[in-house]
Amino acid sequence: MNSEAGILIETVNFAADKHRKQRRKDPEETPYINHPIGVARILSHEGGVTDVEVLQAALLHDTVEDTDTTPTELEAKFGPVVARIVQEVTDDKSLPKRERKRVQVEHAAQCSRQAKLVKLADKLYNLRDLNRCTPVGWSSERVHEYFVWASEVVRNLKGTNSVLEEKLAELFQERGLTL
Ligand SMILES: Nc1nc2c(ncn2[C@@H]2O[C@H](COP(=O)(O)OP(=O)(O)O)[C@@H](OP(=O)(O)OP(=O)(O)O)[C@H]2O)c(=O)[nH]1
Ligand SMILES: [Mn+2]
Repeated sequence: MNSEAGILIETVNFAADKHRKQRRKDPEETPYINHPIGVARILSHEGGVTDVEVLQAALLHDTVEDTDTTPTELEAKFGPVVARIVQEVTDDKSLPKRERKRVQVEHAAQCSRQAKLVKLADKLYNLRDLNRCTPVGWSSERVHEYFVWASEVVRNLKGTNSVLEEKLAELFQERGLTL
């Protein structure tokens, strides 16, 4: 199956298998895979992105960070471009959380355009998810801090996709934040 449709089905199946034991932090414990699928959908249906490798990277974007998936495994199965984009959006989980968050802000500006697209859609999905419901154990202060930090990341992704950036700016504005 080498059609674009076949490639995307193979990719979403791989991601679903890797994330099969994970749940989101919402009270309903939504299956984690809803997030990467939603990020890819934001890119295709809102951002107008048709680059299949970007859509694949969106589907796979949390596999290396959050599952036993290795970059080598992604490269062998999906090729060097997809593997590289996923690497670019993968946080170093060995760093302390504060440092990891700081590094993400700085690193955002250095990313390729393809990785920036995935990062914009990831943030848009997560901020909408925070507006939908509060993760278990999160205070309203923690939710607000996530918005503040996300605005710092998105500021370093500007000039990549005007539709996604405008939708993000709107969410930040609702919280009294500017891009
Ligand atoms: N809003 C929301 N987020 C949830 C939920 N369940 C899991 N998450 C994930 O939690 C991460 C944000 O929580 P934090 O406490 O800031 O980060 P951490 O999990 O890495 O420690 C996001 O990771 P990420 O996708 O890797 O993105 P990023 O925040 O690292 O950029 C997001 O996908 C949920 O129910 N709502
Ligand atoms: Mn994510």
